[in-house]
Amino acid sequence: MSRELSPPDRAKFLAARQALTFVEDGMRLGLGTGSTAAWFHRLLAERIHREGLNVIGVPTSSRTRDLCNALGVPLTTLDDAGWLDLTIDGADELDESLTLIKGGGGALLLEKIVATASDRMLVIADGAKRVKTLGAFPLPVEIVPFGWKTTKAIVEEALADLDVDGRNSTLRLHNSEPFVTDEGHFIIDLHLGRIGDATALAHLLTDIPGVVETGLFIGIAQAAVIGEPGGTVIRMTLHEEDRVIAPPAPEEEQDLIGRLED
Ligand SMILES: O=C[C@H](O)[C@H](O)[C@H](O)COP(=O)(O)O
Repeated sequence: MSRELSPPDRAKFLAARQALTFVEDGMRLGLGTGSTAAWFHRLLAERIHREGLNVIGVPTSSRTRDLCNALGVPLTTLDDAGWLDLTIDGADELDESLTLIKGGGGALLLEKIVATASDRMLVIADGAKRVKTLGAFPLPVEIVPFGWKTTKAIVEEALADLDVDGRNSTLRLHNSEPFVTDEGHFIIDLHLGRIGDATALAHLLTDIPGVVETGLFIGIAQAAVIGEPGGTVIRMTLHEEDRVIAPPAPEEEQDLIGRLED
């Protein structure tokens, strides 16, 4: 059974589909987290089962692990894999230099460890995520639960010295309780509005005791595949021009979506 995807969903699907062309037989893959990454996992599973593609993946969250187990994507741990060929993951925002904000789904810590342990990181996103200046999306910062109120206050205080528009932060909640990450930490979301200097911000934050990691990915991603609702997919590589790739033919697209839903 095939169906029409909503424009944002179709953009994510197209980006994930194009990302699959970067995957080669025998690769060890970092498997990202989120709705765009989930499209990639479903497409990857389809190629594994249909074409016998031989890959192994390291999931970046318990959610991704559960989904990939259900889809039959072979998994391993980062310790067993040692090093990865390629990580494919979504983003909440990306700028033209491929600095990212990640962590909207709370998986930033494992995502950053996995992406850093990879030869290449490829970002997949819908066009709405692409921005000139980062910061409209609240920056997730993972902190230890012990003394979290104090850590949050110190973070807000430290932001006074930086080129940002806002300094408020909120503790992320889930069912009215603090959201707890896979590694047992909390997340505070920083409402910065605009990030003038991402590197200075990242250093400042990670120097604060109690801060585990930030959702700023700087110099980690090498390429991005951006799905546009109009149907084109743009591949953007650092220091290169955008490349526009034609979408699949409508029948081919419907056929593939249908197979994923079977
Ligand atoms: O923690 C979650 C991840 O960083 C996601 O990659 C990010 O939030 C983007 O998710 P989505 O593809 O659902 O927009």
